[in-house]
Amino acid sequence: MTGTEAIAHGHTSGGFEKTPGWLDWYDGPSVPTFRVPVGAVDAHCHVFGPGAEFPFAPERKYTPCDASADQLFALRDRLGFDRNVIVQATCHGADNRALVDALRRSGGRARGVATVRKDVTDAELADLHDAGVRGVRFNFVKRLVDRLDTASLEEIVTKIAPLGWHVVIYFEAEDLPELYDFFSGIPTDVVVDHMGRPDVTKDPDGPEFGLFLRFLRENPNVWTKVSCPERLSVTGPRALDGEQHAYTDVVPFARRVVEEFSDRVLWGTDWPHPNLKDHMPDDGLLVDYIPQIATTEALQHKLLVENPLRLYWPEGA
Ligand SMILES: O=C(O)c1cc(C(=O)O)oc(=O)c1
Repeated sequence: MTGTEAIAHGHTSGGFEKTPGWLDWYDGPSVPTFRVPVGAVDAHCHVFGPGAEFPFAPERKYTPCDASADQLFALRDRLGFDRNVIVQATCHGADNRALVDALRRSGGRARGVATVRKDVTDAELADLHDAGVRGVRFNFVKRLVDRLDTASLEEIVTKIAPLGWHVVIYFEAEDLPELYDFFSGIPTDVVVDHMGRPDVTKDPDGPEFGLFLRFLRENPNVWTKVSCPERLSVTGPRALDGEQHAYTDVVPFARRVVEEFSDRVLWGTDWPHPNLKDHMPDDGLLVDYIPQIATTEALQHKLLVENPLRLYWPEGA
């Protein structure tokens, strides 16, 4: 079954109408050929709804298909991962109920990154912490959210820092110059989603990716996820039909980051892959992408086990 055929199955959306052209997640993932190390963490994934139980936010920019916690945990087991970091998706706005429900049902095997507003109370933050939340996400991708003013975000940082939380930032490479100083001023740990979304048609030694590398070099508190080759790739080939050398145009970018910043990199599936436009990867084959970017067992162990445990389970696994 290909990703395109999976659409015909039509995952539900809890009475909501999916965004036209929405690609559903692929429900027949292969068991990866690459065996992830014991204790591996899928450090970037989401839950959507289910919409009937946890309605999507009125201010959302897209309406996805349902992707429940149970479905996520089934994928985790099939791919050989031990734990998840579940990141609040923008389709749920600052309503973290679906995330919290998933964390509570994970039996301690998932941590979360929430979205909060500046008026969030200490009691609400304490409840999120109790559920397993360890960070907040600031999103600067214009197609996903309305722009927030940086003063509000600074207020949020002041509130979450005492909890030992970090800030996850999602932005497009072309916006880094404008946001550079704001990001550099965040005092907590910072995690950049999807390698700051480089344009992989450009040179990895060129100025655009160079600025991102400089950002990591100058700020030892900044980490990044070397995730989402399926979003960044222009040439493919896609992680479909048994392909184990997928997304070759993204490899030089991700490998560079893994090798230079081996203690500050994370990897995640990005399941259920919101807003992909032209294909839906087989998550098993996406896992087979990992050894292309982390080429030794030592690098793989840092990427998949040591680093995420240090950030999300510092008290010990
Ligand atoms: O590129 C995206 O569309 C996307 C969206 C979301 C979200 O809606 O939260 O999260 C991601 O990690 C990526």
